[in-house]
Amino acid sequence: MPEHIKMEIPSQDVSRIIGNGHSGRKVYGTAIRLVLASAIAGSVPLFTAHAQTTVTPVPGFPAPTTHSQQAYSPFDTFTSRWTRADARQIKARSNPNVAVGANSMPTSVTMPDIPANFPQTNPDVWLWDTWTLIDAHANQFSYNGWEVIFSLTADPNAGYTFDDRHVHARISYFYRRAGIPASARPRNGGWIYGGHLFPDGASVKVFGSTTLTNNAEWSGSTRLLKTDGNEVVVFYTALGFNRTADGTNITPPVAIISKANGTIHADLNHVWFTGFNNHTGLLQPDGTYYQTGQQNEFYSFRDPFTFEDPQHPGQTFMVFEGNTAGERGAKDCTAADLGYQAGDPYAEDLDTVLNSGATYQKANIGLAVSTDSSLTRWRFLPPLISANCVNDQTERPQIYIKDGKYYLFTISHRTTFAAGMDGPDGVYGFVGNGLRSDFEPLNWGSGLALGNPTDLNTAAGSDFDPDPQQNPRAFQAYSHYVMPNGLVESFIDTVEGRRGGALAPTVKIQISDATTQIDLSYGQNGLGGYGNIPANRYDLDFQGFVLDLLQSRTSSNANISLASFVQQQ
Ligand SMILES: OC[C@H]1O[C@@](CO)(OC[C@@]2(O[C@H]3O[C@H](CO)[C@@H](O)[C@H](O)[C@H]3O)O[C@H](CO)[C@@H](O)[C@@H]2O)[C@@H](O)[C@@H]1O
Repeated sequence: MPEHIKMEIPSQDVSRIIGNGHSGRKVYGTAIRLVLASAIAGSVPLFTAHAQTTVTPVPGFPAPTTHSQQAYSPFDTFTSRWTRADARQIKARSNPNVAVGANSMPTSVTMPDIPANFPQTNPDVWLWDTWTLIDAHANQFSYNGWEVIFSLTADPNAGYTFDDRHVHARISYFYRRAGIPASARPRNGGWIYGGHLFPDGASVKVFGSTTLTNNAEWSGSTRLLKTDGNEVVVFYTALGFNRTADGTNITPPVAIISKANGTIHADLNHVWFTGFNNHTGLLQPDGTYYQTGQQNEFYSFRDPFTFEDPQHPGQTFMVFEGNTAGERGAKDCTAADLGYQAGDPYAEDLDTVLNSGATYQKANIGLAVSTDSSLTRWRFLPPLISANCVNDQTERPQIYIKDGKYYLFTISHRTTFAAGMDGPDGVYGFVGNGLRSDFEPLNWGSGLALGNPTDLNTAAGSDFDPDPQQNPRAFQAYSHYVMPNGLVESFIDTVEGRRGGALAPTVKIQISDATTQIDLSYGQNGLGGYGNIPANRYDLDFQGFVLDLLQSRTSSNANISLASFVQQQ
């Protein structure tokens, strides 16, 4: 059983569990159902196990905020906070005495150096945000013996720059034979480019009759609707750009969380998709919980990730990137957003923070619940986490369940931290006892799970760009996605000035309670294969496929032994 779906219940909690079961034909682990009717309304904790890890403050820095990890009903109004006191633990734990330009971050949360001679995944496309074919519990499925991934892609030969690729992004898919050890793959991971996922002109239909000069497809997730079937649904962000009335300027983008249904097909030689002709807009921000484009032209609203919560069987939830609703820059961060403990000598003064410019950075991680079986209608719920006056972007959020704990991972940038805050580009994580919890930021209460190697001992503000000469890997990788067994994939952005657009080496983190630690015994000094993104569940036809493959001898991979396939199951 993959560790990320294994649900183990500490003995002291067992008496509180009044139902459990298995979902479907395959056993996904002990699905826990907590039914406490009184907890449905109001901010009532569901249970109180696992109090916060004790963190000893670093001299010269504040203590992190106390977060109990308590679970609340997903329908509750409680929103956890990633506070300034929490985020300041990143600098507190970085070494201020190393020379400028050297890596000052703790090794346990630092991605090892990616070599500058990295291979391109495919010379004909830039690829960045990447996700896998998953079921409702984030298991990664192979299909008819193929592993399949989805990436944002752009054309390197179209005349625009690498940094302009976002407004040209299309979702594409790649595939490769399942079950081959990383050591037997080509250096670039061996992913075969399948082309754009959606037919040309299909995703723009989400915008109806609106006149658009440009549209793009931004991140999301792809669900195999039934693990023994071939229907898939893609949740993604449709992005549209309009010209202003005088026809000259492009107005801020309009983002609509959308979906499209299609069908996956495969034979011995390739994988392809049909469908995806009908695209349905699902959600636009409400201005109450989630900031709208009218409230802030630089709003974030994107990156849907859907899942079923074992504690609430039959319900499908979605986490996504949002911003706290309200007018841009409103000076309304509170003492709770700062999160200092009473009398902390290193606490900041609220008025000083409110006047520092930090109020322009107010990310949140949103939650919605589907209200119909076709996953077409959705209702907003209050955000799971806010980062008011801390950071402006909590991107590509995902829920990851391990050992009964709920981990909320999200990616963020150094440049989107608020004034007075600093941290690397990378993946940040929070742990609680349920989908909605008083989430404790991982690793010394900081939230940093895995960041790019960089120095944090130079003066930094929200507009600080580390010097590429001194910090050649500060932007080496981004868009990390945590996979089963703690494997983390990402894409290469810039290494020693060389731009990427390629899959990064996969790394592995050990996740335990409120701590993560990079596994330096994985791969070579912690770096696994480029784009090593394995399935952890093999489809029902897998065995038949292997036998066909071995017997047919038509494939270039026909020399793969059955043992090497079976070993991976
Ligand atoms: O392409 C849009 C999708 O990418 C995401 C996450 O990677 O948003 C990234 C973002 O751009 C920043 O990240 C880039 C690395 O991918 C970096 O090269 C760039 O300098 C950054 O601005 O894209 C938008 C538009 O630029 C920006 O607001 C984000 O931070 C994901 O959230 C999108 O779906």
